[in-house]
Amino acid sequence: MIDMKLEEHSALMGVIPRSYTLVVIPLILYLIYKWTLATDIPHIKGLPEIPGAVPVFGHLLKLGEDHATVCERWWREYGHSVFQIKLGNTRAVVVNSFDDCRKMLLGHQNAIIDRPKLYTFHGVVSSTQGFTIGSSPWDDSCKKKRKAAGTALGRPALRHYHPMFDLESYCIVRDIYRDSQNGATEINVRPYIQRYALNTTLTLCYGIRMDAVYDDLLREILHVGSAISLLRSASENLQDYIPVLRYLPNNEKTTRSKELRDRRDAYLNLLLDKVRAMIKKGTDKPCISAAILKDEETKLTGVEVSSICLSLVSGGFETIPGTLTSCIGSLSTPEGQIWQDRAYEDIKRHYPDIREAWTSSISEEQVPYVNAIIKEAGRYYTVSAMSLPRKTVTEVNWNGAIIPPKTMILINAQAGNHDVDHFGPDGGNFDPERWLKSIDPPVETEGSGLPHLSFGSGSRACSGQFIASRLLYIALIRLLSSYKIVASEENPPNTDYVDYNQFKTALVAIPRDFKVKLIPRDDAMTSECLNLAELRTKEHYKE
Ligand code: HEM
Repeated sequence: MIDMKLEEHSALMGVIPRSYTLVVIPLILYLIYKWTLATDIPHIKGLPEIPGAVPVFGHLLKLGEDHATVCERWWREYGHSVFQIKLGNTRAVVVNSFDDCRKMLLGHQNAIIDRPKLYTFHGVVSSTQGFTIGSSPWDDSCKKKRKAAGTALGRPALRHYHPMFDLESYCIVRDIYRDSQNGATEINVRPYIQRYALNTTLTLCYGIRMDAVYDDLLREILHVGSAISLLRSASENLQDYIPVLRYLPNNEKTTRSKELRDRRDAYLNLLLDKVRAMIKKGTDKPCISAAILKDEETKLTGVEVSSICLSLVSGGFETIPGTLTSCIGSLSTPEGQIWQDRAYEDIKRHYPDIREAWTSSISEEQVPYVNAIIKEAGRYYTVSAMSLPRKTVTEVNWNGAIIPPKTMILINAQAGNHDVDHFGPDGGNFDPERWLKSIDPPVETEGSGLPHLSFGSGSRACSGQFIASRLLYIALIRLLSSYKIVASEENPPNTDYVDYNQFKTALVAIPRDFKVKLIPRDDAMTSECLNLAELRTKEHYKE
């Protein structure tokens, strides 16, 4: 039977004309070639495409590790602020100039309310605890989670967190005072700020905090969280855009993702178990998970609760340290000494008694020079350089070009934040005074609209931006009123807005390590502020 088939086949081959083979083989090769160039969304007419896409990879190889910087360069090189590129099999629209980013985020906010799903992050890492809000596609569940996060993090909620702000910011100064021997030894400030950011969200979510800067659980959460943030970046995860890579034997990326997922599950479960135990003993603190575990008027599922807590914890633990550490780096430079002195003068102008500056900082952001530093730190060090990707749900008519539904939209916040056409020729420099209309005394420029792109904007803007600004403000008021911060000569900061980041592939920048020397401003006053803060927090948190 088999022999007969082979014979028939050979006979048939004999009769197939040579010219037919000459047509079919090239046709098949052509179709394969076209297939390697195909994208989820076809070419968008009327929107420039960056030349040089190659089969299978599209522009991924050209984009290298640092997508934001390469797209910023393409914008200037090709003269188009909005263009399309191919990330493997995914077509994406990249928006670069400040005005275009604002127009896309605000003018088309309903159309770009969705977020894309990525294989590694959504399919592997998030398979157990649900998606974070920032990575959830827009649906009813995401709407509920965003609303719950908005309530917990909105301006009106901040007044409930004053004791926590007091305690956590006190701990920064307490521990750097101790570890630097009040300025005698140079230190790296980032670990203290990491604990500050993480404890804040852990307290909000679980009513739990860690006192030691190098606490094992604290460092595990930070380590795993950072590693997972790498799994969300396009440059690290080619398998998201080149599906065939997923099926390679011994796929290390998937193995690593699963390992990190398990480690994350372990600490999230541990935290929830601690809350359950506290509820049982009646010692639980008011926090999101206790409220939900006790079922206080909530319509959220268990996975939604985990997802909210995960969003809050992961939303703040790198963004705040990234922004604040880099900001301290710029302030510690010789030029930064002038900004620090002006900020200190402005703090004293508003609060002649520094003790009052410490206590007021938890409830009001009144010192214009410090507000200007915070805005500039947010703008200049765009810690989430490519923001979080969006996806269209309906058509976007972009100057006549129709961007179809389901297209990935990438907001190049780094490019927009340094757009010289918007911020002026010195847009590439760190200068807090760009946000002041007068320096003596400092008066903030009237803010109309969006100051910078670092928190995104519109329908999926950062839910944590008010609490983030407050945390940056309190820490700066307390640090700047206690110390003059001077860059180390051996380990100075890198203050370049691209190069300060040691991992270009991560979703959120991790500043290169540096050290600073702390010169006490008024030793007796700092000790007094620390003692008072300790008394206040002891009184508040007494069992
Ligand atoms: C300096 C600090 C921070 C920066 C620069 C930052 C930046 C961002 C950016 C760029 C987005 C995407 C916005 C968009 O698509 O338009 C975002 C989303 C988000 N952020 Fe932040 N963030 C910061 C702090 C925080 C904190 C402290 C929290 C929570 C405690 C937080 C929670 C969130 C959440 C939940 C989202 C998702 C919003 C959504 O998809 O609907 N962020 N953030």
